[in-house]
Amino acid sequence: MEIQKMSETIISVRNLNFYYGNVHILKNINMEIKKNKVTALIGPSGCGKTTYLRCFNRMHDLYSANRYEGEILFGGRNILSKEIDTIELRSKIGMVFQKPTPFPMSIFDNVAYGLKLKGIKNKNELQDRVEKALKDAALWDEVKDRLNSTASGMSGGQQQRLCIARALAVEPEVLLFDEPTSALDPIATSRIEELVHSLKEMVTIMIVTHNMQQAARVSDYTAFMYMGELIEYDETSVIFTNPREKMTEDYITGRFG
Ligand SMILES: Nc1ncnc2c1ncn2[C@@H]1O[C@H](COP(=O)(O)OP(=O)(O)OP(=O)(O)O)[C@@H](O)[C@H]1O
Repeated sequence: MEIQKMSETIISVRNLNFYYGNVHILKNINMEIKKNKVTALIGPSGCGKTTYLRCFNRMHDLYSANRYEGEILFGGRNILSKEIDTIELRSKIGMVFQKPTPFPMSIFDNVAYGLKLKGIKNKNELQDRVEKALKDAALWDEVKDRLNSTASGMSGGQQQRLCIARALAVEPEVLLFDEPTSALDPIATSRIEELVHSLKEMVTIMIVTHNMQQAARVSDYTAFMYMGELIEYDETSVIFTNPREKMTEDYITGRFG
């Protein structure tokens, strides 16, 4: 798993294991996530991609039977440690889900939500930060005249970009995308892909995708997982043209299983 040392590491995963109750799902994963790059997680259904992604902002904490072992080092701390404030962690490592999940409130309030939670009350500051997040999410021009309309009236693609704006508003360092385009049509999908590409100047991105072409188009690095193990991790161009492991090649070329 030696990956180019040229780019700076933002997160180091060390001997990560994860269990749903007694079921051992993630098996001894070691990985260096590179800063301001897009890393794609690929692998057959059930291999643990979503489970892995959810470790990075402690989404599994919602169920007490779930258990992590090992370390995920970020900003000099192990984010799996009990002392970590998960609310603060989730503002630094945000998440965008498979299906758009706008809150039942106005477009403006959706984006302002996390900012208000952080204690920002000043109207002008809220206004500025909501506008910036909507611009960063390539949505501003479409919604600037209807910020007080309800978010449920937007198209699926717009709703997903709104969720991205909501995540961006609190200025995260990392964004986790779990199959963000699986519920979208091809046009909305390509807008999200362009957005992911442009956002990496601002944030580090990890993206789970089933779509091989999407992984090849949007990512700098690709990790191939199988049955909870990290089989191969390298630059996307290497994974797709010259993988070291036969299993990776079989998966990429569609010969798997
Ligand atoms: N809450 C849960 N409790 C117990 N087992 C779970 C839970 N969620 C997922 N699993 C199991 O963990 C394994 C990994 O699932 P996960 O959803 O992480 O895989 P995935 O690679 O993201 O799959 P897909 O591509 O189909 O979304 C699967 O065997 C799944 O059945």
